[in-house]
Amino acid sequence: MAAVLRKLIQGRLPALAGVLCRRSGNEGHLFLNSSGSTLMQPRCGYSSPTESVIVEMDKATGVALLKLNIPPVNSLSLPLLTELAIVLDKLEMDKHCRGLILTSAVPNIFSAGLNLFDMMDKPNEHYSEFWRAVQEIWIKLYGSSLANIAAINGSSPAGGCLLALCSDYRIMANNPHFTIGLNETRLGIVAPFWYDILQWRVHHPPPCLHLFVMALVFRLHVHHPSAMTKVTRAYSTELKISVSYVKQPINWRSHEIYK
Ligand SMILES: CCCCCCCC/C=C\C/C=C/C(=O)SCCNC(=O)CCNC(=O)[C@H](O)C(C)(C)COP(=O)(O)OP(=O)(O)OC[C@H]1O[C@@H](n2cnc3c(N)ncnc32)[C@H](O)[C@@H]1OP(=O)(O)O
Repeated sequence: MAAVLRKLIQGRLPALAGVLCRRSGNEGHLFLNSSGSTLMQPRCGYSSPTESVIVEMDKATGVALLKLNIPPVNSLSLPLLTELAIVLDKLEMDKHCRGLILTSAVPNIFSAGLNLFDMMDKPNEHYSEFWRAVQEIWIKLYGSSLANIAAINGSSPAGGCLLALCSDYRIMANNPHFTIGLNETRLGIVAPFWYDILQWRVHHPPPCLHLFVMALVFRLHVHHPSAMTKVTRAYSTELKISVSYVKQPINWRSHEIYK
């Protein structure tokens, strides 16, 4: 899985798909569309380019690969946020799903953040609906019971950066052309208060958080189940701490305890 993630963050998504496909015996790819229906794919492949969130479920590992797929820049528009919310709900309810990796199908771009056109020249009702959709994604991702990793395989400014912060863990491609950060402050847009909680979590990870990720890696390593069992048993306390850290309840004051 470590090799798989490495390939993923290098932007070699087809290679990842191939690996997952081999592991799942050429039958593990599950596609969800916005209406929530699922389609089994008989062989390794990608869903239609019109799908704004491509979901590839590896049945062998229970890990869903979610690829944002709205060229040119995966801006977080109301339709994309709505589709993502439906997909996250479906995965949360799927008892076979144990984790998800959020990434992009658009070359060189993870997400350009909130869709600027959803924030101008619209009636007030639209702004309410849009903002509700934004907050819903934060709550669904941050509050997800699934282990989730953001594989940032391209630039990720503003809301794209915040989207990645909603995940339990982030891995970003080491490419000097990929930018990440809160550039929206230059537009006078201020990140909401809960950003502080997310930021704190990233800047002050407990040492065992990396262990948590290692455990994920081992867990996904279906070919070495005994190694996985040994690791998780040996570090069970650390794992519990890590899991409770990344899944801590949303509380404005909760970051205080890590100071
Ligand atoms: C969702 C839950 C978690 C998130 C919670 C967020 C809550 C946060 C609340 C507030 C803070 C956040 C605010 C925002 O996100 S405001 C959006 C700010 N975003 C930006 O400023 C990004 C600007 N874009 C870029 O920097 C670049 O476009 C790029 C680096 C992403 C890509 O560069 P490049 O490949 O060179 O492409 P182009 O610049 O040529 O762009 C192509 C095309 O795309 C349009 N576009 C770019 N960004 C956006 C956008 N955010 N919304 C809509 N459209 C966008 C761009 O205009 C071009 O269009 P074209 O001219 O018609 O081709």
